[in-house]
Parts: sequence; C-alpha cells; structure tokens
Amino acid sequence: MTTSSSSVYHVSPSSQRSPQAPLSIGLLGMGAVGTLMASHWRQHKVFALPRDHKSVLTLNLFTPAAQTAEQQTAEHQQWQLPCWQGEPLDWLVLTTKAGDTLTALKPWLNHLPRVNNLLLLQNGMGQQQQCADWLAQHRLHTKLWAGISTAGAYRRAANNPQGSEVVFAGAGQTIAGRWAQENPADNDNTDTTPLPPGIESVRDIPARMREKLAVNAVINPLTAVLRCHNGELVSNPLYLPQLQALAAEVADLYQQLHWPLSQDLSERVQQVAQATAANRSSTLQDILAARPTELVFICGYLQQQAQSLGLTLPLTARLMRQLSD
Ligand SMILES: NC(=O)C1=CN([C@@H]2O[C@H](COP(=O)(O)OP(=O)(O)OC[C@H]3O[C@@H](n4cnc5c(N)ncnc54)[C@H](OP(=O)(O)O)[C@@H]3O)[C@@H](O)[C@H]2O)C=CC1
Ligand SMILES: CC(C)(CO)C(=O)C(=O)O
Repeated sequence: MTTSSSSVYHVSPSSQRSPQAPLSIGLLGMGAVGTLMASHWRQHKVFALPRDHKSVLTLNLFTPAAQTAEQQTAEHQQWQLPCWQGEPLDWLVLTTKAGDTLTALKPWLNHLPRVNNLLLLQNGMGQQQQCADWLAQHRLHTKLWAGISTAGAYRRAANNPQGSEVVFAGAGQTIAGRWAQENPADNDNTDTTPLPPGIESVRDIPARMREKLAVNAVINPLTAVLRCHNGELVSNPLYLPQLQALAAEVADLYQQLHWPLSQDLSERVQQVAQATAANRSSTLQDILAARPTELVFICGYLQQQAQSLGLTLPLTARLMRQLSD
C-alpha cells in the first residue's frame, strides 16, 4: 500500500489492502477511472452498473512497469464484477463524464433508496447541483458527495475478448467531501462517514473543486484550440501570452464571485502545464477521438456564473465558439 505521511492514500491499482471492514460499493461508469477504482477496491464487495444491465462485467487493467513503488514488472489484470441488482450499497460511485451524470443515474432510480452515499467522482462543476436537485425532486435521502482525482488512466484497444483495456497512467490524489449546496457555508462539514479506501475526506470540497476548475478552464480550451500538449502552453512564446490573458480573465471572475484562489492563477496554470507537459489535456483527447468534451461543465459553468453577475468572459466565449465550429 502506498501512503503519504498523513492519512492520504495515493491511488495505485490493486496494491492497497483495506484497513476497514468490506464495504458494498456500486460503480456507475466503467471506463478509465471506474476500472482504476474497481481495481483499488478488490477487497470490497463491488458491483457494476453497466448500461445494458448485463449480469457480469469483465474488466481489464494494464499497469506498466514501475508505475507503483512495489511493482517492478508490467501487469495485466482481468477480473469480473457482478451487476448490481439492488443490494444495499454503502457507496455508489459515479465515474461517467460530467454530461452523462443524470442519464446514467435515471435507469437505476428504483434501486437508489438502497444507496446510503452517492459520490460523483468527475471533473467539472454544475452536475453536482443538478444531481442534488434531482435527488431532492425524487425525495431520495441518499447523501451526495463530490470528488476529484489527479490519478491518470485511459482506455485503449486490446487483444482480449472485450477488445479494450484500461491503462494505469499515473498515481494521484483523490479527495471527496459532502455536497449539500454550492455555497460552502451550507455544506455539512461534520459528516464522518468513512469514504471508500484511497479517497481522502475534505471539508471544503466545493472550494477544492473550484481551484481545479480554474486550472482546467485555462489549459483545456487552449490546448484544444491550439491542438498542443500541455507543456507547449508555457514553452511556446506565442502561446504563453494566451495562457496569461485567459488566466487573468478567469482570476478576475473568481475575484468578483468571492471565490478565493490559493495561488496566482497564471503561475498555478504554468506549474500544472509544466508538470503535465507531455500530456494531451482530456479535452484535446476527447476532440481527437470525436467524443463530446466536458467544457460545458468547465468553461460553460464559469460563463453561467459570470452571467449571473451581469459579466461576460470574452476570451472564454471566443474559445468555446472556435471549438463548436
Ligand atoms: N481518465 C483520467 O485519467 C481522469 C478522468 N477524470 C474524470 O473522471 C470522469 C470519468 O473519466 P474517464 O473514466 O476518463 O471517462 P471514460 O469515458 O473512460 O469512462 C466513462 C464511462 O462511463 C460510461 N457511461 C457513459 N454513459 C453511461 C450511462 N448512461 N450508463 C452507464 N455507463 C455510462 C461509459 O460507457 P461507454 O464506454 O459505453 O460510453 C464509460 O465506460 C470524467 O469526469 C473525467 O474528466 C478525472 C481525473 C483523471
Ligand atoms: C490537469 C489537466 C489539464 C491535465 O491534463 C487535466 O485535468 C485535464 O486534462 O483535464
């Protein structure tokens, strides 16, 4: 098990041993992050919620050599998850893309009264409040949690009966907290429900998500329009001023919204772009694969916030137009 000096676990597939009694956990969204999480929770009772409600789901995970401290050789894992039939769940963890949240949940509505805690482990913002409203509309008392992760994984074609596998691309930190309202003052900071292993409980999840959102609101649309790796936003003298201008626009909005940022946004974005220099942003990857992006839940969410104050975000709006052309 890989742990830091605090109680934070750094997610690494299957290497972690559970320090607690087995939890029953449902996973909705069996893609890259869903498979990584399922691997991590092999000691628990994990169910899949596949779109087709099939009885069993086969997962394939490839971990390259030396991806985790204790693992020296590359490893292929294949295992199966039973499909959830409405058994009581401690946790339902949703790992679809942001835009698929409610579409994925709706077919399971009748079973949701048997779910104690629902965790949305996704990038973007906006879908958490949509989900909170939807749960309230259906008088469901499931406790809603939101989380973000810096672990990395991607899907690729593979020579197995399923035709694909998930590649573990890097360990990271996963945090989550109760989502009551978007206003942090209204959140329940006292909930001590133990989270599934590998996820650190934080008291200020909306604030933590906003910090991440600000970085994504700069790197993701720019790399998608410029069709470049993250690092080029800093190393290319034509791109750096665009990064700085967009960061200033987003930082100004945060100031107007009274959303604190722990660091100068332009500096923070440059650090993240350099730390992930060889990566293609998730938005660029989606565009190259002709998949819908999550920008509506990143830039679009900030545009809505700006609109609520009677403001506009001209640079963001131009990038969004360029990407919709
Ligand atoms: N990949 C990464 O490294 C990271 C991703 N994230 C975030 O995590 C979230 C998930 O990303 P990722 O795992 O990469 O995405 P993937 O596209 O790999 O996985 C999403 C999964 O959700 C499934 N899904 C979509 N709609 C439904 C539905 N209606 N019912 C059931 N399943 C459904 C998809 O199924 P199908 O394939 O059939 O469409 C797919 O298996 C995103 O918000 C992403 O930004 C955050 C940090 C890192
Ligand atoms: C931090 C960053 C920009 C890394 O690529 C990311 O979160 C994403 O691509 O969505």
